[in-house]
Order: sequence, then C-alpha cells, then structure tokens
Amino acid sequence: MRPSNAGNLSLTRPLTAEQAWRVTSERAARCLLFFDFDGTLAPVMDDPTAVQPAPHVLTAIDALAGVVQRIAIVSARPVEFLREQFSSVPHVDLYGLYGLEHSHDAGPTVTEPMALPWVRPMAELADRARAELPPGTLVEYKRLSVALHYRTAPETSAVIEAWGAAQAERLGLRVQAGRMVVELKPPVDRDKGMVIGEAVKSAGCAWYFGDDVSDIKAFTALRAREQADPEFFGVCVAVANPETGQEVSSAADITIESPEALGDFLTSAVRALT
Ligand SMILES: O=P(O)(O)OC[C@H]1O[C@H](O[C@H]2O[C@H](CO)[C@@H](O)[C@H](O)[C@H]2O)[C@H](O)[C@@H](O)[C@@H]1O
Repeated sequence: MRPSNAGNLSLTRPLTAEQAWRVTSERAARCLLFFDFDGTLAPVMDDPTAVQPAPHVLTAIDALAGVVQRIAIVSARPVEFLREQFSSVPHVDLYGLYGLEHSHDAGPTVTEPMALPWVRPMAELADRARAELPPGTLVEYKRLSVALHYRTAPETSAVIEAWGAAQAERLGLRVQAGRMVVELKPPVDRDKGMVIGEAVKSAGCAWYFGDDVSDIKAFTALRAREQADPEFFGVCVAVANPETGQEVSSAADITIESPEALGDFLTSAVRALT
C-alpha cells in the first residue's frame, strides 16, 4: 500500500472516506474541491441539454464553499452552460472546455487566446457533421469543440469514430474519447490535468471527483503534486458507471456508486467538516 503523508497522521492507501475527511478538516482553509460535471455531479441522460445536478449536490456544494478554500467545476462543457447550472452557487470557479475557458466568482468568461482562431472552423465542422454523419448522431457544437454523440445509436460508433479521426487529420484537431462520444478539439495544450496542476500549486489539500477518462489526467496531477510536496494531501474520487467506470475507479482512492450517491456523500462531508 502506498504510504500517504497527511501531516500528523500516517495514512496508507486505500483510504476510507472518514479518514480522508478527517485529514481534510484539519486543513480545510487550504483545501480545494474540484468536480467534473457530467456523470459525476449530474446523472447521464440521452439528451445533453436536459441534464441537471443530482439531488442535494447544489445544497452540499453551497455549504462546502463556506468551509473549504475554493470549489471549482472542471468540465468539457462550455462555461456558459456551467454558469446556468451553478447559478445558485455563484462563488464556485468554472473551468469549461477542458480549461480553454474559465470564470471566477461569477466574473466574465475568459477564453484561452490560442483557441480563438478555431471558433469558425469548429462551426463549419459542426455543420459538416450534421450533413455527413448517420441519422441518430447527436452533434453538439460547443464554440471551440464539437462532440459527436452516439448514445442513442451505438451501432454508429465505428462510423462516427472513423469520421472524427479523418476530420482531425484534415484540420489538425485533437480527438478526445468519452462516454458514448467522440470530441474534436483545437490543437491547443489544455486539459483537466493542466488545470488542476496549476490550481493546486499553493494548496495544502485537494479532492478531485470524476467519472470519465479525461478525469484521470486530473488524478495524475494530484498525484504529482503529492509526490512533489509530502505535506500536500490529495484525494481522487471516481463515480462508477458501466462505460469508463472500471478504468477511472482503478486510478482513484475512493469510488462512489453514482451521482445521486455523490449528493449524499457530499452532504455527509458537510457534517464531517463543520
Ligand atoms: O467533462 P464533463 O463535464 O464530464 O463532460 C463530458 C461530456 O459530457 C456530456 O456528454 C456526456 O453526458 C451526456 C448527458 O448526460 C450524455 O448524453 C453523453 O453520452 C455523455 O458523453 C457533454 O454533452 C459533452 O459535451 C461532454 O464532453
């Protein structure tokens, strides 16, 4: 088991949630909580526009925001989408499109300048996808990326993946696989791991909650911070699912059954920290 330096506590992995919250409570004022959105805070649905945070999630995040140093959402969704979802908790930081956009304290959305030339090519790509991909493909245009969903037509996955790879080659884009989705992104160095690596530089503790393969980079960033500073306490939490759950869970310290169970878990955390 990997030993973990947690200040005056000597912990080994695997950690229990109780142990992890106890250590966190001792350094809450220097602790950051990061959450992925889809599949983590919000249950997965066929229609990406219909999703909402699971019960108790917003109430718990609001309460936790008063206890820890900062809370941030780190998502592949655009910041404007996240802003609507989290309008009742305006003090959370929002990182959208894998960090190509961000907003702090309900402030304006800031876009990574290197990504801006890609707005038009992405709009054209979304139009092309709608014209060329099989019926049943859901094309989600996100200003700086295009997600090609096959959740409701899984038999089209091979065609969609091949089409996405060909477009990435043609335009010099990056491909991000996800849960029943292929996403095409600009060739700009920004991912969830980079967001977390920068955000935790001066933190004493951080938790990251995620469900998808793109979240593993965030876990890796927490592990790297812990390696560099034995005083830092990092906790990686997976949210289970039948698609990427195994891979994400095997990289995590703790696995939670579902977004709904995460709502309850966070509610317990409020009690543990206050
Ligand atoms: O980084 P995230 O916040 O986890 O965003 C990842 C993708 O989430 C959304 O797609 C996923 O959720 C949809 C709604 O439940 C579901 O229909 C789809 O199958 C999932 O892949 C979002 O629509 C994508 O843009 C994000 O890349």
